[in-house]
Amino acid sequence: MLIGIAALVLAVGAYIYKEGLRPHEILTRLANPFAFWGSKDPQKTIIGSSNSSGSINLEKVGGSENGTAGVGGYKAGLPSRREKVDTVVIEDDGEEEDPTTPTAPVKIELSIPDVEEPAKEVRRGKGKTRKTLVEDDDSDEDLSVPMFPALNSAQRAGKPSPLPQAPSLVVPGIMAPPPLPVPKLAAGPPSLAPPSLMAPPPIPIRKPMGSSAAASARNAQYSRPGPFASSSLSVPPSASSLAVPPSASSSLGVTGQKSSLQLPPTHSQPPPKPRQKVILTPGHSPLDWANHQRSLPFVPLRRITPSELATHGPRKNETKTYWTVLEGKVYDMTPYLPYHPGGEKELLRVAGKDGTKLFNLTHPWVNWDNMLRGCEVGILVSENEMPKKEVMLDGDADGGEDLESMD
Ligand code: HEM
Repeated sequence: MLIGIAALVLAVGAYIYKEGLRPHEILTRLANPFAFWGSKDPQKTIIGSSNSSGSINLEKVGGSENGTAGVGGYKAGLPSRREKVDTVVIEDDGEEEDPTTPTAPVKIELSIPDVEEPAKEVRRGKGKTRKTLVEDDDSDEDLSVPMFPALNSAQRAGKPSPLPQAPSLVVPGIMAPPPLPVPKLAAGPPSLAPPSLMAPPPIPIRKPMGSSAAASARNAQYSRPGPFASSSLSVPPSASSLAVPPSASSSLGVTGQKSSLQLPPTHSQPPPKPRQKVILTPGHSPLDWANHQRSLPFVPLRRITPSELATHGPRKNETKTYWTVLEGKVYDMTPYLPYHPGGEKELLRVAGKDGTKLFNLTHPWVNWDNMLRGCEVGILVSENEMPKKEVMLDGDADGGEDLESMD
């Protein structure tokens, strides 16, 4: 007796373990023997189901029991409990269809398993898969929908499952393919290489448009680097190189601080006092002087010593003529006195001596050579250069010597 009870308990336990039933399901099946041993409902026959991956199950509703297609309906859904599947049943019209007739239109309904159910199935299922493809209802197996772990269950999340993953190309028993070669940084482009590994190659220099080498050399020597020059990386001319030199800017009066008539900054001496033009008497304009100069008599040039020059100064001048020297040439400036824009007084400052320095300090822009061409009387020589014997033999009154006779 005890052995029989023990055997029965073991058998029941083995079945429960095989089915993976939970306690309340055991009670449910004990209360419903049909459910325990399989569905006996002739109107519901599972004629097709997918594997354990959780795909669509097809359950025939109505129709013949031998699985042939009749007028009826099919329900399709993900693996779930049968009670949770909404079934659309097309009522049978009672007429037997000819098996040879084409397949009658059926309705297929997709059903989504209940969200709350999979949580219970996690505790129940132990990863066991069942054969769910049933050809007919004659089988003794349980035709209830297997309770696979839901797609969003913790069981699927905890252990690897083939469903949500990408299809693997590795076949059991076959070695996995070698890993793809990973490109190293050193083999990449030069710009991606670390500077410590290898220096980048030099930048190629673009050749000029000219085809010949001579033209290239000529362009590189004389032309400014441009878009077609040998080096496109040359620094453009800076602003300082294009600036006006200080000397030129000052002489051109671009500084704005000095007048264009002032002396250039090359002179170290302080500038003279402001120019003082005098009011010239009528008939003594620069144009009048130009006309009067042509009427002056020609005077032969001769050698003039500083001592002789001094006798034509502003003081103790018995000759009443006033001479000066500009760059070695002796001029009798007496006829020019009333034409001088700066006045006679300024002009007499250089009488009897060399006036080159003062002249240039006052108005270096004045062309004195042209203005006093008709006033030239000789050249200035030293006292030692004058031959005293010849002077005595000639008996010249002023002691000078004609330059033409000397030559
Ligand atoms: C000996 C030959 C000289 C000649 C041919 C001569 C000629 C001239 C001329 C053409 C001007 C007019 C310049 C102008 O309008 O820009 C002028 C102005 C003047 N000259 Fe002379 N000059 C001579 C000697 C001197 C000397 C030795 C001085 C005085 C040291 C002097 C003092 C002046 C002055 C103050 C002016 C007025 C500048 C002005 O305010 O516009 N010149 N002279």
